[in-house]
Amino acid sequence: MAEGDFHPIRRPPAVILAGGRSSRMGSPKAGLVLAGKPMLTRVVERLRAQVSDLAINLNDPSVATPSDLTVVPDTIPSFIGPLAGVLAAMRHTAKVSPAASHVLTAPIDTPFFPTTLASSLEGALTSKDEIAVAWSGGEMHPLFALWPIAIADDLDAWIRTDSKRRVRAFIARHPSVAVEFPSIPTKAGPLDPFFNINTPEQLQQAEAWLQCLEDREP
Ligand SMILES: Nc1nc2c(ncn2[C@@H]2O[C@H](COP(=O)(O)OP(=O)(O)OP(=O)(O)O)[C@@H](O)[C@H]2O)c(=O)[nH]1
Repeated sequence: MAEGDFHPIRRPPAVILAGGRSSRMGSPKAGLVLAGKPMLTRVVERLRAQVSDLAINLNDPSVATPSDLTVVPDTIPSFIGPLAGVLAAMRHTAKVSPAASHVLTAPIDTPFFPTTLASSLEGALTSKDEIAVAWSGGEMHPLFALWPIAIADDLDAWIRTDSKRRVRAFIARHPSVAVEFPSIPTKAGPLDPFFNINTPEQLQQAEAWLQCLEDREP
């Protein structure tokens, strides 16, 4: 296929990344409740309308998940970092959506990510080999990305040989395109749509941001 002929499918399959230890939070992030509503519900609701298929990468069987959400554990020994979740997402997608060129990933700990995430990332792709990665405020958010399924074997081999397993270093091995997302205006100032929650204090900050967002509704 010539580069100019590449037309990604409009709604990609997606996998929520929740396979980490949540050590700073002290409890699984997928089980957190933000302002009375489970984080998992918030992320699922935000993603569902954007994607063709949705699963969750999770290694903790004690976390409750909706019955219609497929749980995908890591395919390599657990807790080697987020790229294990990306690999599990690629392997799962190759099975359930064999026609898809890419899989979208979004981490569980980021409740305000853009509702145009999938379409904006897809719109930026110019080839089936590219990774499309979200940015905001000049900062890369490498786990909000569309990953070509075809690089799964390269990722698998790279994870097993590169001791640092940095997401940015893996992205640098492949062609990629950056997609900048604007901040969200609120009364309290601009909110980074990729504000993420790693600690109990950040969970409280997220509640405050949520209040600011609700205050701006007409
Ligand atoms: N599958 C998988 N996902 C991971 C792993 N480590 C982190 N992640 C995921 O990567 C994203 C960013 O995770 P971090 O904040 O770095 O790690 P965390 O486990 O959530 O939290 P900390 O233990 O406090 O660092 C989250 O979506 C995690 O679920 C891992 O070893 N395996």
